Amino acid sequence: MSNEKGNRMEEQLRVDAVIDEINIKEEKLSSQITGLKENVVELRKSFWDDITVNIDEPDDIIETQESIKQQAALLSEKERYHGKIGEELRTLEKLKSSPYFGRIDFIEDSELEKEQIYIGITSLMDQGEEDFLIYDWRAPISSLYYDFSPGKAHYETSEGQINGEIALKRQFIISQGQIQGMFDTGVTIGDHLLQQALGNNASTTMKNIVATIQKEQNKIIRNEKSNLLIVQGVAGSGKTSAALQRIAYLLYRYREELDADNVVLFSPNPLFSSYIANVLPELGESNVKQTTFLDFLKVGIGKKLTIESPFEQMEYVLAEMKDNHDITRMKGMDYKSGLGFKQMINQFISYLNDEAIQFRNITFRGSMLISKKRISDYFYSLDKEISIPNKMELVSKWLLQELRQIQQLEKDEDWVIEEAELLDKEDYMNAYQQNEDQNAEDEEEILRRQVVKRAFATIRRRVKRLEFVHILATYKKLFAEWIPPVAPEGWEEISEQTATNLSRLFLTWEDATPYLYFKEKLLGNVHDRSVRQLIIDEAQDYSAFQFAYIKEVFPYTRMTLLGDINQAIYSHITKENPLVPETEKGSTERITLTKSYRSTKQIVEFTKYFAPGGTLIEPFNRDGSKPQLSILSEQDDLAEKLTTNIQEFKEKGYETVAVICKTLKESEEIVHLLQDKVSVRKITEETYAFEKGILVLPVYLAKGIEFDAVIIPDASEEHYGQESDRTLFYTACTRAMHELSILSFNEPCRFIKEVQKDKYDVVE
Ligand SMILES: Nc1ncnc2c1ncn2[C@@H]1O[C@H](COP(=O)(O)OP(=O)(O)OP(=O)(O)O)[C@@H](O)[C@H]1O
Repeated sequence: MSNEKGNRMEEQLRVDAVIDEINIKEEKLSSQITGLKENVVELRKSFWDDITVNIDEPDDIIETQESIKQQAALLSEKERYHGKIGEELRTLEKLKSSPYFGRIDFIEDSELEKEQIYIGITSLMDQGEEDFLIYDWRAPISSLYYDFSPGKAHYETSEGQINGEIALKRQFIISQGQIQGMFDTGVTIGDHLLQQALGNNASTTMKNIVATIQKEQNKIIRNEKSNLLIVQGVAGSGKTSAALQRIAYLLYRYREELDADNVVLFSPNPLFSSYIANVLPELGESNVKQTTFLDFLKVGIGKKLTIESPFEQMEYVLAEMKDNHDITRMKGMDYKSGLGFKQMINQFISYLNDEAIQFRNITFRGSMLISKKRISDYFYSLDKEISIPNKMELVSKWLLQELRQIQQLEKDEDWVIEEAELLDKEDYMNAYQQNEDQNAEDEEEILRRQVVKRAFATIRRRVKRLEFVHILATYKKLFAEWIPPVAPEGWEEISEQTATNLSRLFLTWEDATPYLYFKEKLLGNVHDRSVRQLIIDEAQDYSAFQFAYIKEVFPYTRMTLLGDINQAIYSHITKENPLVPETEKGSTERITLTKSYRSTKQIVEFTKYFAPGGTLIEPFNRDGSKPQLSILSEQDDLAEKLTTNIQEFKEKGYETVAVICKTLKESEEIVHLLQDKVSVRKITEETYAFEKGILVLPVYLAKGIEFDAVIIPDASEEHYGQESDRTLFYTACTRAMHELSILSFNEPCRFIKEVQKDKYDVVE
């Protein structure tokens, strides 16, 4: 028997032995869970049996409450334990199919024995709880697997660095308990496995990459030191993958103190959120809180104002670049995305500390209770040294007191007497009871007080929410009466336009963050203080203002920013983006990824010619066909060409084919053109789930996602004729994993002309 065969048999025996252990463990847990389930059901049924309800005396009430609390705590503890075992069982089920993917033999310096370390998605101990049969990929020792080839190696532990030598590094493909492939690897984690992983069809949900994490990606995943970690990675370099495995790593590494609830992920669009939703559960972790920045802002701004989405802004900008008639909006967009505008708002706020904050009258049943003038006088009588939000709190307290006095007087009004008569039986009973207890007032009086209290409840609630401050009217003054000490060119027009939008209760995307920033400077912010880790994907799409705001909102939160300046499609607002090295300040770590894994070598070699930043881009060595450029003439039928193209891709076995357009308008036209010929799915801002098939979408909604084949339906100079279209065109082309087909009516765009001719095939 050859050595290789012998090794494989030996390894299979070990896999079998580990699966036996898993079975035993599974049985034990299953019997525990059955017992526990019965227990929980029983406890739920008999919940009230063990509680003595006695509400005769105040002491008895307290005792009853305590007893209910204890019983509920017991139940929820059991339920939690039940859930935990359920999760463990699910993980064991996964392990049974593929217990591990890697092995290293490590000899620690000063030790004689070689240790065999098998690495999988989670750890498993033998029955005696003495030895690890499988090490979690996130354990300190597992980093050897990702960082070193056979030879001298080391890893970090809490006790310091451990040095030694790797004698063997082996990879496995195991499925349904059988070794399908096994490779001893050298420098990088095998091409074999990566080739296999990347050569498959695109899936509608992202997969985890734990078996093939590359050394430079591992640096991102295991980074613990930096408060701000910035990752600049070329298209398809695994930024999103690294971000998700990093979350899994952090949840493991800090499991005592970090919970999935303490981690927030800002993603570029709802489709992307569903695309990545499976990775963490696949790794046995709960999903973290995910939101788009737009949704995050909506919560703070409230429903009264309509907020333009970044996508709507994008559509506007693209149309604008063609017609070029609204220079004011473009100038405003540019100015409001920078830190200069933030400074202007700060100056305006200092001014507001002396005068001009707008308040609302507090009225009730059509008559004035407290005038805005009185509120303003009270506010401006307070010490200037106290911060504005603190003063607002003081005003709120004062108003509540005033309201209490008004309530007292209100109870003798006619309407109260009338409404008191209409109260229901229960209210009468309560009033009677209170009267008995207090023996002070008559029932009538109590009922009237109750009527007034209820009627005032809404006002009190609104006062507590500081709704007496008219934020919008105050913000409008920034663009109307107030004269800023320093203003950009064209400020007068910008102000006028902004004021008009605000009067229509409309916030453009460039105004949304500044408005919320302003609001919180006046009222204080109530953001979730428990967020310990914030991950921002596609960070190149955030403006300097937006990023500065995020940093203020989460002052103690560690952040990971991942992005690609080459894909900065919002370049009209993102010039001072945090991914650009010059804007970086403070203690920040920066990691650059230059290798692209998504697309075939041929596609990367093509797209790298027009990559906007001129960054170094290395393709992963996976072969495919060259991109295809079809030049169409006016006589050609676009619908027919597209259908043939789609058909060809389908015949090749590709399941996700994306027709990527520049704008939503273009994608609507394409859908219209194709709908009678092939079944297509139009993707919009509101699409929340990603399914296989023929998808038609604008490029900004394709961000972060990948498809087997991509078709660009119109890459003509007429359509992509501006330098500012470069990032859009690059982003669209780099979504392709296996095939890229570009159609152009007549002259192709300038970006294609930059590519060396032998890097693509031309079909006339
Ligand atoms: N180490 C790896 N092992 C296996 N697959 C990988 C690895 N790194 C990246 N990939 C694959 O490459 C593709 C691109 O990864 P990902 O989407 O994370 O890149 P990205 O840098 O976020 O891309 P983009 O910025 O273009 O959206 C995915 O299919 C991912 O699974």
